[in-house]
Amino acid sequence: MKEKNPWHTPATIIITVIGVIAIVALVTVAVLQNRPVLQKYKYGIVLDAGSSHTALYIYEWPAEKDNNTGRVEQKYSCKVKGKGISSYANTPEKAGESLNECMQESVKQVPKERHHETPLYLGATAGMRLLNLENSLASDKVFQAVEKALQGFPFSFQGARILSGQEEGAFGWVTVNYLDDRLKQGLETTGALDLGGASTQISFVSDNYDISESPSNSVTFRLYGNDYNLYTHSFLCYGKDQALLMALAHQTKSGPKTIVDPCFHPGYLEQKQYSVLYDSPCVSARKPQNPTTTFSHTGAGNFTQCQDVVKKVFNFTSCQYSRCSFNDVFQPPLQGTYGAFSAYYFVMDFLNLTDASTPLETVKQKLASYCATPWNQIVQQHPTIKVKYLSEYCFSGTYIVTLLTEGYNFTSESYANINFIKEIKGSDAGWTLGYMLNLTNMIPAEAPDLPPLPHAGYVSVVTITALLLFVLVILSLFCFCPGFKKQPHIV
Ligand SMILES: Nc1ncnc2c1ncn2[C@@H]1O[C@H](COP(=O)(O)OP(=O)(O)OP(=O)(O)O)[C@@H](O)[C@H]1O
Repeated sequence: MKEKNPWHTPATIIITVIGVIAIVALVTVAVLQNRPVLQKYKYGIVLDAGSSHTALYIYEWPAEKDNNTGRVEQKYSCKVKGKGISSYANTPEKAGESLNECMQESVKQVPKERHHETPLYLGATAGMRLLNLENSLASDKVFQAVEKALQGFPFSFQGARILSGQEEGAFGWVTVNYLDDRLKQGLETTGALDLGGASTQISFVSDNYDISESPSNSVTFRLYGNDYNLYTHSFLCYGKDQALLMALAHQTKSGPKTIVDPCFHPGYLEQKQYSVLYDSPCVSARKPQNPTTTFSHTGAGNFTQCQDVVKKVFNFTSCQYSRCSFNDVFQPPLQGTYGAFSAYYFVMDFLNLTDASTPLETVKQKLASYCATPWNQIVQQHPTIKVKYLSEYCFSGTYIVTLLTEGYNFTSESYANINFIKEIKGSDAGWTLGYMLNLTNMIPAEAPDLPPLPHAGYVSVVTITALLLFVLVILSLFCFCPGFKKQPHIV
């Protein structure tokens, strides 16, 4: 005898078909409605005209996000050949020309239809700050030449200007914390340590920072609904190139023919010109009376003695505040973790000292051993590295350790909170991204209203609800319709 299946009635078949169609339609609409559309991007270009060189960065972000709130990422970077724009003080038109190659590449990198709406900024840092102090006319001419060159490209040129040290520090801090997603999520922020060629910046949030003690070091931000009271200071002349000149100036006060420099390797020997050494405004006032034209710069390779020389470039004697770093500059107590970038990274990376787990004492020991290594051995071991960089790593490493510990008061314990970084999630650490985010208002003061569920969550909820409804309909039919409860027919 064949038993008739109670589900094989016209009513259940119709309900099932309608139910399945309804579920498929509901889920399809949910998926299509929320499907990410083919990504289109907007772009912004920033030129970092530093003291040692100029670098170009192109940033991109999703075009369809409201108020440009999509994540901004670095798409491309280009290192301009030659020195920084301040080195063209006597031939300003060459400063403009020097940018052509990287700019032409940017024209290819940014889609043509976006060219006219792509903002282009040039920000100059300590090299131009120094040139402006020394010879403001020459600095103006360099800017005129650079502006003329940049106006010749199809982007929306927004001007070239010198950033203040405070801006450089604050925008570096914004960059690091933006890339780490700390601002959006309202997490505790990371401090920013930036070591350039001519200046160095320290920026961090300290709960114990009383603004009234040193208002000039304070920058306040409201970002994503959170208030930040940032401490920042930029030390002009304390970038690693100018600090080296200051250290050399201390050793050549009397205008000697030879100096034996503990910050250079044993066996190092180079003839250097007094006129070149004392050309910078960071040291020009200290030029010896009647020096010879040149002096022999030889090395002794002694870390401890090098630290003594380096300490001389800082003034630790006067402090009119409750606490100072150096040179009578207020600094609140250090707090939290720090990202150290630019030359901090280049130097510590070369010396294999970027690992945050390396104790400060070990860093000093390794530096001592590196400095003591004979110069010819160093050259042999690193045939591909620029001789100028190579000869200066002993000084630079010693300067970094001294600046951090004696200057900023990092201890053996707090030194472990410093991370030496080049980039975060593919974007370089530096002031340029923070500068562009600020000028394009891409970080809202208030947290944007977000949809309560992400796309995947929304689709899942719709699908599960549709399935539950369907099961509910079937169950209610089964429970409440008399036809469903009938005993099976015996045919
Ligand atoms: N691979 C490297 N090894 C050692 N030093 C390097 C390396 N690359 C760059 N430098 C040096 O690091 C320093 C910092 O470079 P960076 O480009 O950050 O500074 P800058 O922007 O030119 O200076 P500033 O910000 O003071 O104007 C410069 O003195 C530069 O010459």
